[in-house]
Amino acid sequence: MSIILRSMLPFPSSNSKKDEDDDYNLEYSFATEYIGPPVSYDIPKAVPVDIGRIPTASVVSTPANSGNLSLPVVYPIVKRQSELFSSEVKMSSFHEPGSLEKEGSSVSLGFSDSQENSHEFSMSSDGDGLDNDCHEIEELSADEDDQIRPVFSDYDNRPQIVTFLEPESSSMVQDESGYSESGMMTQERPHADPNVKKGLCHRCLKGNRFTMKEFCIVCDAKYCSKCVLRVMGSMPEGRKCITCIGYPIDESKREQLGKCSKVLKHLLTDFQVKKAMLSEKSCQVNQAPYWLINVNSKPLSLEEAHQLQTCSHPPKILVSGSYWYDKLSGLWGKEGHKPCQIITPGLSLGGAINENASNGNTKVKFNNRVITKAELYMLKVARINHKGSPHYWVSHNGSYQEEGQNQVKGKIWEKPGIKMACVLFSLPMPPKSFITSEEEIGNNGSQMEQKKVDIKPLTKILLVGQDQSGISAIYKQAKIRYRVPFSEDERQKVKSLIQTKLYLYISILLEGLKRFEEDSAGSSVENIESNIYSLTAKLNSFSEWLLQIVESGNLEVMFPAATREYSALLEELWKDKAFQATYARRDELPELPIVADYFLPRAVEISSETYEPSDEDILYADGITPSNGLTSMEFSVTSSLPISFMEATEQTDTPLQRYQLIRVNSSNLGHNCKWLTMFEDVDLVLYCVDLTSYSEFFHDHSLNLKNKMLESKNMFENIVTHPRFKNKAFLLILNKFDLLEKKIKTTPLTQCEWFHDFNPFITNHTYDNNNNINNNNSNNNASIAQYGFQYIASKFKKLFNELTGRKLYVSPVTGLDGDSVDAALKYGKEVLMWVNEENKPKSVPNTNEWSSASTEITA
Ligand SMILES: Nc1nc2c(ncn2[C@@H]2O[C@H](COP(=O)(O)OP(=O)(O)OP(=O)(O)O)[C@@H](O)[C@H]2O)c(=O)[nH]1
Ligand SMILES: [Mg+2]
Repeated sequence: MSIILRSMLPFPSSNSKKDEDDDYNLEYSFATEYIGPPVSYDIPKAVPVDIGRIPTASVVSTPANSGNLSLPVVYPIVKRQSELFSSEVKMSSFHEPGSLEKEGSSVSLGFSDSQENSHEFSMSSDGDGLDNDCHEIEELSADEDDQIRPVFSDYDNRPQIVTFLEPESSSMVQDESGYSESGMMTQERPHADPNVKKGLCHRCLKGNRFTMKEFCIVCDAKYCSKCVLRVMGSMPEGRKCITCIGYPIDESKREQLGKCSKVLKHLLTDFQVKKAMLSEKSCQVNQAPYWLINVNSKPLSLEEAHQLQTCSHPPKILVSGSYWYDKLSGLWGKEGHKPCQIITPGLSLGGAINENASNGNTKVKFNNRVITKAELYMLKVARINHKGSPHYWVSHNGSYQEEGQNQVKGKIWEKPGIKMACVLFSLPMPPKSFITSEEEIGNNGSQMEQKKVDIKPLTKILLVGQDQSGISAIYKQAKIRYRVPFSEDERQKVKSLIQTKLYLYISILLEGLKRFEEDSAGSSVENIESNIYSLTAKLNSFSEWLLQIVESGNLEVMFPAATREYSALLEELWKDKAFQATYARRDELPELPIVADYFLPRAVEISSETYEPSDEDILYADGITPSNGLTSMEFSVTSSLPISFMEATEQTDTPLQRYQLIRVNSSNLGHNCKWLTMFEDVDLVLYCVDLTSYSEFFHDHSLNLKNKMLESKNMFENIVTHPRFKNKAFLLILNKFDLLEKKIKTTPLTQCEWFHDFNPFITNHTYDNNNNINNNNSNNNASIAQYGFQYIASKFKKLFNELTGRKLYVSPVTGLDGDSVDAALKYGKEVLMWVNEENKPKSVPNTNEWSSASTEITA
């Protein structure tokens, strides 16, 4: 059983006349029209609204007019706020039948302004009365239902993950030929109605061929300026009819991704255009089918495709086909053609470059590739010797040297006339940052070292843990520490994340405010108007509306897209006395995460359109992308790890080692970590556990209360016993040590049943009847946290030993502290060495504080 959903949200109001539609202020008329099936998103969309017309929202459950209609994918998910912190719960919630309302009922979510106009969009099983303000649901056959099982990875404003679909799932991106990886899906992308006469708008059927139109990048339907926003809604995947969301694009339009027509520029603000175009280019479903992209004759894996698209200088155009990639210089081109771009060098993709990759016949070679005529002309202009069939080793900054000669001859890109030559022969120039980079080549002919970097296999490190364990913090810390810059795309994503979370924190405070207001009204004889927790009517409406958005699970649909609309209001709220009084009592709101304290004081700045997150903001942000998908980065000791590290771990004549750190959230691994096989080639697993999770609980899908530490233990067991991970090197990272130091004072480890026998025999610490520690000597807090750490570590070590017969290495970490993360990664490298030598090293080098603390623990 499944549904068709039609909606026009939420403007114009149900009271407005039909013929007023087109006069409606288009800036806010992100109306959506959604007819029919297989899209991954299913909750009603909220829209930015005019600040002058503060909406109130309500979720109304009404009895269905016709029963027997199951709505497994359309209900707004009502969640506890604490669950909103868990994207794992969030993502699965969309699919859990258990989280849905009963059959045969309907839900509507609407706004009303000034009591006069009510803007309501509803979902009901009643198909009657379809108008611009409501969704209509129709029934489809059971067969169709199978086709529309939702894919929840591809909707930009909603939680996304790297999609690891069930083999039986039919919803999977498909290429134009109908082929799909693993034969996982058989859906066709929609096509525009061929019967619509050329020149007409596909919605209103008006206009002629001179009417300016915008097209859908999936079905190629064309829409006039009056219809385009109504059909495309808030464009979470760029210019797609709502019905085409979730589908791969028409490949012939790939080059037009991110380049919109004047129509949209006229209708939307610059900010909105930028956002829609960014989504269009970056959302996952619009990416070229990676398995159809060959680099140096090898098809890309998911991981490689991700790496390629998220590196600092990715290919501008990436469509399915064959490419060559010179890892040393970063030169990139289509198979059989001259180079078209210089991308980030050193990415570990594809095989070794082919001599004939660019089909050159000049006898001159760059990094093993015979260059093309155009490049030869470029050499001539640059007065670089091209006679005698030289073979040059060229680095990304243009330093070149002849094979067999340990002497850098100069830098190609700094030669006089080179720019003109490149323009003339349509050859790429490297980004400025490459030219000025002094990283590898230069002084002592270390070109060969660069070659070694390229040749030495990549050491892959998998960083994995339950949500909130801190894997993102560690990943980001490593980026900062090893000077791998955040790309513009990453910054934008984290900015979205921070702004969205800000509204979540605000909503938690508003909920607290309501409670304080009630308490205050109850305990006082004064009337409610003099209650210090009372907001003005306007702010109150905003508060009600925001709380509803959060409760219905639509926060990420609404924000950060709507941040601009509400920033003025947020500023007003922030300055409001009642709100400030609540903020002063934030310690009484346990739902408010600790990190909120970092962001809330700058609420006004963060909510503004011009806000740009600093590296520190990025580090503190909860997560790294709104999608919570897989992220990876590469670094090599050449430019990253401190010299002391190199001295401690590298023989001077050992080739330099490159590392890839892959961060994967538990929810990306699927039930029982079944997608772990995707990472079977990793060398080291860093399993991250939140040390403070021992006293934290959550409701699982069956609403059972579960302890987070035990959940982490379960996942650990799944990973270490996975057949393909049997002999892997493991390092357990016990994170948030700083928070443990504070928490253990008041909350004993015994709150977790696994730690029932924790008994810190430190004489001046005893637990009282309420299980609180009687702390007679505050100087010992650190040591009791140490003891707690050692105890937890030994529990995991024992477990690991029982399960695998091997020894587990453990390191305490404070994710927000760079030195601590650095030390843990160093230790990881040592672990790798020992495990590679033999599974149980006889003696353990004691190179740093953390590792010595760790290795002393006995199982
Ligand atoms: N005080 C403190 N906070 C931490 C530490 N590590 C992480 N955090 C915070 O804990 C929260 C969750 O951390 P994340 O890095 O997002 O953890 P995660 O949920 O495992 O990562 P994702 O799965 O990518 O979301 C963030 O607000 C971090 O700032 C730590 O060692 N100390
Ligand atoms: Mg998280």
